[in-house]
Amino acid sequence: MAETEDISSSSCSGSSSNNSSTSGSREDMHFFEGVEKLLEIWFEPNPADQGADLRKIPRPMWDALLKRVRCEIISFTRNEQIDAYVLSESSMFVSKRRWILKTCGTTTPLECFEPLLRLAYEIAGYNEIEDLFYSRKNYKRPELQISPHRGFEEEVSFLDRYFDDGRAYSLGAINRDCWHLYTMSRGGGGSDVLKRNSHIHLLYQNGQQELPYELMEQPAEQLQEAELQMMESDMMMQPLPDPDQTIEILMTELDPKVMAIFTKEECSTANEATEKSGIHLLIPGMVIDDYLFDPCGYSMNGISKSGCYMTIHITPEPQFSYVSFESNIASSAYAGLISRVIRTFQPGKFIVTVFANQTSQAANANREIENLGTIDQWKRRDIQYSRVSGYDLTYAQYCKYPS
Ligand SMILES: C[S@+](CC[C@H](N)C(=O)[O-])C[C@H]1O[C@@H](n2cnc3c(N)ncnc32)[C@H](O)[C@@H]1O
Repeated sequence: MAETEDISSSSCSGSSSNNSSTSGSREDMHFFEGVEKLLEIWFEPNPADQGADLRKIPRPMWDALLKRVRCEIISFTRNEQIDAYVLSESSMFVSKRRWILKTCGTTTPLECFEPLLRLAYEIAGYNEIEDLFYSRKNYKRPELQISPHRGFEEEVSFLDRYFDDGRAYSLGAINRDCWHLYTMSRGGGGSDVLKRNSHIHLLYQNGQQELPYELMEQPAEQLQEAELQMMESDMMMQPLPDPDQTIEILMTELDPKVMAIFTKEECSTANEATEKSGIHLLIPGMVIDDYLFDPCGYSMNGISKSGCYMTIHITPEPQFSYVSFESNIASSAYAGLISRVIRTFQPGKFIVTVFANQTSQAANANREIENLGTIDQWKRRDIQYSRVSGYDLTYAQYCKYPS
């Protein structure tokens, strides 16, 4: 599958003079790829090590790891539940067994996958990945990306080297705005890290004499059937998952007047930009760590005592403006939050994705979004619903009318 460029060009005009180290350039134009690559990994609780915790990994090791990704830590905040890092290109969140890395520009987050597994094993005390999600919107300028991120196919091949049952999906219109996802889940009958520990996989590796009786000497179809039954009964024996949900709103073609707030010309501090824009009102009760780049650009992490996070990243340059909003806040009705976010930033277009597992308060988000055909002046153009890795996933794309 070829990576598609965003062929719908921005109608905004303006100029910019930023010289960030990660910006690519056509000879005539400064460019920054705001679209992030989002990697979320859940490690399986280790029965032999109840004290396993990703937050045991010391700061210098995160610094070294992020060097491979081509970004660095610029601010840090924490509470009892979660460590939140603002990066030169977006954010990293570390909790006991969940690790989230969100990076934009020409960063290479998949390059740190193996070193992360080593740190998780050697320092944090984890042996297995339980769930992995790698996702991103289509890049605006894919030709500027660096291997292994030059296209979704390359990213999938990279991850497939580690998992024998990873699954890749593209949602939305693949010649316009779309969203790519690679996922792997043990609970979904998937494989384990480095293809080593999969129950079924091991059975085959060890030779047929070691297959359990019910799998021996059966025609292929029956074998598959027996295999499926084993996987299903494995799944039924698993306890219910902890509630989990993630909402992302990825916005393009933003109102230049709003974007001007996120420049040093209009605001002298990050806090001023946070308050002037109304970002601090989007989800109440968050402790905010914000950063305003020079001459423009903005990143913030918010964390709450319950372990909830929100993160917003803004590329305000009018020719390629981009804003992302993400949170794991639980809600049985996201319409209010989505409206607040889009009223705050005034995008010409946006996509929204909601992941929710069966125990989440947001388990019915798909139905709610199905009923959100119009939000103020934004009309839905696409909606897709899927079930992946034990999560319900809803993807929807909206455009502002009149455009
Ligand atoms: C890191 S921020 C937020 C990126 C985020 N992924 C988004 O949603 O757009 C990127 C914005 O900051 C600007 N910027 C200024 N200095 C930068 C630096 N040293 N590194 C990265 N971006 C910088 C970029 O031009 C861009 O407008």
